[in-house]
Amino acid sequence: MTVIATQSLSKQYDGGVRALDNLSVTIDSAVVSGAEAGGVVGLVGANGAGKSTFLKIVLGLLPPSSGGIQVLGLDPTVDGELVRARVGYMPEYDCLPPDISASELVTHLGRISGLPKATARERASETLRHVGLYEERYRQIGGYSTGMKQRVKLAQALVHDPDLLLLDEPTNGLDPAGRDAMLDLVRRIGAEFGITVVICSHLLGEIERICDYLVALDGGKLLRADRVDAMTTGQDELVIEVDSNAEALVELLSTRGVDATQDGRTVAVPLVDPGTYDQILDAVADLHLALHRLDQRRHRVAELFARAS
Ligand SMILES: Nc1ncnc2c1ncn2[C@@H]1O[C@H](COP(=O)(O)OP(=O)(O)OP(=O)(O)O)[C@@H](O)[C@H]1O
Repeated sequence: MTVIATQSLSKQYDGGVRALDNLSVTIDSAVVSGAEAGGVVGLVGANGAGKSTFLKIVLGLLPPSSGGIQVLGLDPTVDGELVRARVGYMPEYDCLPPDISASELVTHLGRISGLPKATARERASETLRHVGLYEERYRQIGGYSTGMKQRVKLAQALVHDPDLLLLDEPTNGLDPAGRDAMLDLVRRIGAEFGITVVICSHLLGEIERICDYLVALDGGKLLRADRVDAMTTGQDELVIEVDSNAEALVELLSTRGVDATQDGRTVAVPLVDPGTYDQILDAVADLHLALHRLDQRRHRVAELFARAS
């Protein structure tokens, strides 16, 4: 299924800034995930690259200056409401009312999306369960942690069972554990729910970890759009940052057959397979160290994009 397709899409704001410049890109779930639906697409680019402008045009909230766009086969410039009925959107910033419960809010937004009252209530409970907020759903949002608020924003984007989910910097403000939990959730939504997810982020390490496909923008132009596995080579490397005692971590990993090298407080480990993550987490836990960072080398994708430009 073609999820999003654009042809020479351009957007020039009043004042002359060209936020999108002749952008032609196709996001097809068959290419992204190898299935009829689903998969996770990363939309990456520096600040000002045009990511937010792109999302607003996809949602039919902003008209392009020229060019064409289809979202799930619909034209958002004429059928914005139909598009938004099939698309879920998680905005970047905190915009939640503090004095109502998650259950009330998500039910209400489900009703605004056109669901009947009983269905909206049911779907709200279901989506809050999916995002791990079932127990706390009747508590006021004002008392939630940042991670819980991000989950409410994700639940409201899912309540009307969309075919496409747009997430704008969903790990903003989260600590490492919250970030991992959010990324796992996003991955599961793309893999198990049959929903294609487009995730906007400037954190290339995160994007590499969970995305099947990348669309890279630079100055409003398309830098590259491709499957992540087609872009990356066998040179995968994980970077670990611990609070102290990186030497002990290197030593323990080495005794367990993991080829680790130290550079100050960071430790680099070749990413052999997904089990490498577990070996690192086990070693960090066995040494009772605090893990500050566990990421694929961040500038690797940037290098690839630089090569492609
Ligand atoms: N309403 C507006 N009026 C004029 N210029 C705008 C407007 N919105 C965005 N721009 C400009 O368009 C360009 C692209 O902005 P956009 O917000 O789409 O980029 P972005 O990739 O989402 O960046 P960020 O990561 O900082 O949100 C920037 O130069 C920005 O200053």
